[in-house]
Amino acid sequence: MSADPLSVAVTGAGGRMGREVLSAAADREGVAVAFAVNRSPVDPVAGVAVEPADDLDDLLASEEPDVLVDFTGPASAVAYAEACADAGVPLVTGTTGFADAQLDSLRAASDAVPVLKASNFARGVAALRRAVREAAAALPGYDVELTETHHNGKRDAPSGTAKSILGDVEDVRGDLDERVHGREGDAPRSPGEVGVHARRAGDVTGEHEVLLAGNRETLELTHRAGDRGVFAEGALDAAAWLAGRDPGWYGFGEVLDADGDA
Ligand SMILES: NC(=O)C1=CN([C@@H]2O[C@H](COP(=O)(O)OP(=O)(O)OC[C@H]3O[C@@H](n4cnc5c(N)ncnc54)[C@H](OP(=O)(O)O)[C@@H]3O)[C@@H](O)[C@H]2O)C=CC1
Ligand SMILES: O=C(O)C1=N[C@H](C(=O)O)C[C@H](O)C1
Repeated sequence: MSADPLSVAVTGAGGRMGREVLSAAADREGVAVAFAVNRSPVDPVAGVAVEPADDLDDLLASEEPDVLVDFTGPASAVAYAEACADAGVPLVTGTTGFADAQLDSLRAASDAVPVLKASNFARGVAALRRAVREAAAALPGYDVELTETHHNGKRDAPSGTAKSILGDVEDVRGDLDERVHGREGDAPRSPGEVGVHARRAGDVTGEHEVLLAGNRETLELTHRAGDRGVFAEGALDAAAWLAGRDPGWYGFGEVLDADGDA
């Protein structure tokens, strides 16, 4: 007898990522879409009718999905996390651009339900982050500059992934404690800086490059996402891993570690 499919609800269904998640869910065996919502009205996506986001509380109560996958904006992600906490539904969110207070609210929801937040669901980015940590540790004193490039519709800058990578670098290199966002005018580099550059152009899916430079050598580590399917697949992997877990705060690394154990 086959197991029940994983029942997934999707918010931000009309957005770039919401559409991609619905399309990946339609193609994935063992996954069924419980419902999809969007703030503004949109036509069905991947064969799924999209309901108004205002109906989320009722839909969570009536459909009882195993997990909700959210790619929207910070304010809505927090509101949806609170709705999930009230309804007892686990939440996977890939939304980025949270202010500190919003992150606190998101974490508060994880007292009631499992919450998995990741700034990037590409497996290659997880590998990039490990490589950057190793390189930063192996090259003390080297200058570090980070450049990210995204499509012209992206709202937050720098990207959530860039902030995660900066956190990694600062963890490993305690001497780097000043993020300098672009440079202009008389702006000589100081040793404690990490330069951060956010480019927005065309339809670039997402690129992150870390440059480590000493006086006689440079090392560049770069990840390029080929399409958004890579994020959607990772988010569904995370959803399958999170459903049924205890309340708590989880990351994508735990999903990948579990793969390694399998
Ligand atoms: N973690 C990861 O791997 C990835 C994360 N992201 C992040 O996901 C988020 C969404 O990205 P993307 O899909 O490109 O963005 P889009 O702008 O294309 O889509 C956002 C969707 O969320 C809805 N939305 C936005 N704000 C609200 C709100 N306040 N209330 C209700 N609905 C809202 C929009 O509805 P409406 O139609 O009404 O505008 C839209 O459908 C961003 O934070 C982005 O950085 C993106 C890619 C990968
Ligand atoms: O908005 C995007 O598109 C992306 N956002 C995420 C981020 O802010 O890091 C991940 C990915 O780079 C695409």
